[in-house]
Amino acid sequence: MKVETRKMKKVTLIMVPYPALGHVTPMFHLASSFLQLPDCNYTFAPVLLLPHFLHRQISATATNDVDPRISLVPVPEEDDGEDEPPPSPADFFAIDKAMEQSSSPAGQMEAVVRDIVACSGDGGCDVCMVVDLLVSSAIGVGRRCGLPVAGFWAVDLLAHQLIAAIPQLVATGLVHPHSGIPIVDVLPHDQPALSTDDLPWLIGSPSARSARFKFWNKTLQRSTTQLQYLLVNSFPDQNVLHHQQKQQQPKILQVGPLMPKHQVHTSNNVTFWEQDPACLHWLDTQKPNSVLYIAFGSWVSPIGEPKVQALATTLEALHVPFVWVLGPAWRQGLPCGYEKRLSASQRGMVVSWAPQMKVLGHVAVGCFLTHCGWNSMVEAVRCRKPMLCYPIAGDQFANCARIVEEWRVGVRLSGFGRVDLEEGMKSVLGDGEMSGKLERLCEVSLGDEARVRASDNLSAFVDLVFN
Ligand SMILES: O=c1ccn([C@@H]2O[C@H](COP(=O)(O)OP(=O)(O)O[C@H]3O[C@H](CO)[C@@H](O)[C@H](O)[C@H]3O)[C@@H](O)[C@H]2O)c(=O)[nH]1
Repeated sequence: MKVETRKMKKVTLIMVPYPALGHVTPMFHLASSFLQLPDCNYTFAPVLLLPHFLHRQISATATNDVDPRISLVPVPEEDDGEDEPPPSPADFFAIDKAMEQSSSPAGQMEAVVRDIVACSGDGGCDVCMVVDLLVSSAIGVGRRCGLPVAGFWAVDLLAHQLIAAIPQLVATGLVHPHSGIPIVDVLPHDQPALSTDDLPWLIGSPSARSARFKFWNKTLQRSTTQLQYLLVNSFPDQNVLHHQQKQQQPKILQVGPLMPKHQVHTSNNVTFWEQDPACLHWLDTQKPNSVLYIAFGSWVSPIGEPKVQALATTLEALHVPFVWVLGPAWRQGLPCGYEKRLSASQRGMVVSWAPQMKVLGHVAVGCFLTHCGWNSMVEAVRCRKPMLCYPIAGDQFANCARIVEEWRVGVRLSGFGRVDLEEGMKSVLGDGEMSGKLERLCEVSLGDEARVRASDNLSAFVDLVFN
């Protein structure tokens, strides 16, 4: 009998995530999805390009458990060679500036990409770049190196729709053409209903808002003129087709929600900071469904001392068992002696950084007070935990609308007073239907059928690019 051997073609995938945890995580998951494509004629070698400061940080974090098939390659910083490494860029605009510099023709990224291409060429490999849209300047690096480049949208398609609608919002007079400031209150979007306050560039002072609006205009311009394909980390959504007809370029391929099938029990998640496992032991001592888990992600600015103080006081007054992720910059709002009292009463835990997936997957956790970052909400759905939503910035308002109005698996809090929290917890824990909705949502979005659909879309992308 003749045994047919399939000739596998090698593909190096140069992936450029935006250097923030909420973006690096889904890029890792995307790399894993490529590695797991079934019946594929290609073997993939994903290479994640990380600014040096981030590469250093990830390498130094002991709890990281990176798939050895995924390489992490540092891109040197402009000032490398000095004795002291330059400080990490501190905010959105500083990161944007650093990434623009790094991927400009005079920057360091192009040399790194050319090196990888040269090494791959020796092995007869194809090379393709996948670039997070928030680092749209890196598209130019790929083009200058003659590589096919695809975009990656790390969050919900809905947030992309809001950005892609900018020209239309301006043309119809709904937002100011230069600042992006809304001129009306309601957006022509009904599923879910959104207000102009939900627009993702409305963060911070008026000048920060118009700078972000400018950032999105630049991103949109590059993506519509330079990209053929955009891989989107979204839930299955009927709106895609409708959206697709209106916006031909780039072609949208939905490949999410990206999350390994067995993530709850493995630590296959990359983290930038050491996770504190003590909260898991404490959770083991708590009753099922009794604990409130509170975390506001990795990237939003502190909500301010009065709000931290209000939440801390309410939690103490309500005697709710809780795990609260609170970094050093947020702790200043804690009332005097709070942590000491907490440790004496054993009623809750404040930790600097938690193993979030394991916490959410714990049977003692009843609900999740979240800022509605995209990764956090996908993880909550994966662990079937209802949400108390407190969106703070960017896409979080649109994400919150999805959770509260469309999926109905959470409620929005307007503050952290006693009534807000008591009513909120009663609504999500006392709603007999919410657990059924979460179960269905999890099955529809992360079950086998959804995974097959996402993987088919990824295969279609591979065929379009390499055949
Ligand atoms: O103690 C913690 C707290 C969080 N996490 C993880 O950190 C990630 C947080 O991601 P996300 O929920 O998306 O929040 P941010 O880090 O704030 O993400 C930014 O990036 C996201 C993706 O673009 C956006 O949706 C958010 O609005 C934006 O704030 C998740 O994977 C969590 O599991 C931990 O592991 N331990």
